[in-house]
Amino acid sequence: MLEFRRVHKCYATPQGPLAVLQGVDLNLAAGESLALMGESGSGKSTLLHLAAGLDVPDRGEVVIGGTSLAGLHDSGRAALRRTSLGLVFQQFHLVPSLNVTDNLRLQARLAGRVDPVWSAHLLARLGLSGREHDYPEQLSGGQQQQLAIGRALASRPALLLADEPTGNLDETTADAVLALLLTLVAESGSSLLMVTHSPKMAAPLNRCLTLHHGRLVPGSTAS
Ligand SMILES: Nc1ncnc2c1ncn2[C@@H]1O[C@H](COP(=O)(O)OP(=O)(O)OP(=O)(O)O)[C@@H](O)[C@H]1O
Repeated sequence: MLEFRRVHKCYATPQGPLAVLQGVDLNLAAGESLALMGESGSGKSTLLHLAAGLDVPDRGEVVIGGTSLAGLHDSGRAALRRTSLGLVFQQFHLVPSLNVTDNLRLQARLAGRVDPVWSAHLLARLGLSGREHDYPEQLSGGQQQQLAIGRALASRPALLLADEPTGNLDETTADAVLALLLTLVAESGSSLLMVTHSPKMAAPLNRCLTLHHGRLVPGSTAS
């Protein structure tokens, strides 16, 4: 579903070039869930941005569902993002002027895949049935993140990319939101790549890899 082939990424900084990814290989199968860990500054967000086609590698190749991003221009990568990817961030990024229903359906509309039955199912799973006309500011932090997760999965994307999705939530809420995320990812049939600092959050996923010195190593700690 998602492949990185010998991916390198270097940033120009005032102190000189900073080699963040130095030959990353990754293979995420359809329906698989993978936790990505690593120290602060190890390159996790960089890797996620490359997977989302928001940035391009200096060398190597990123392939999503058999399509190499290298062969696509910005507009092609944006189209692939709309149709094949869901994105969830630490900040919820809901649209404040849209109600629950319209936020939930936003992504699916952009992907051209509105499915009222699936949307209603999501709404019920999120515990937001009956609150369709509420606005994000009327929801708790946990509910807002659940809505953001529902929105990302409303088009049943092949791949969900999540960057610290529970990072802004207290521990009890984080546990509940992660459980819901994993249930919905399974129901949606999506693959999941999730960045987390927490071994506890990583544990329920199928696999865990850690970025260390620009490469991926197995497990939740790099030694
Ligand atoms: N656009 C950029 N230009 C220059 N340096 C950058 C840029 N983006 C990221 N970096 C640097 O690259 C390194 C990796 O950053 P990245 O955000 O990918 O790490 P991270 O593992 O996600 O960190 P954190 O856990 O703190 O979010 C850091 O040293 C960061 O300062």
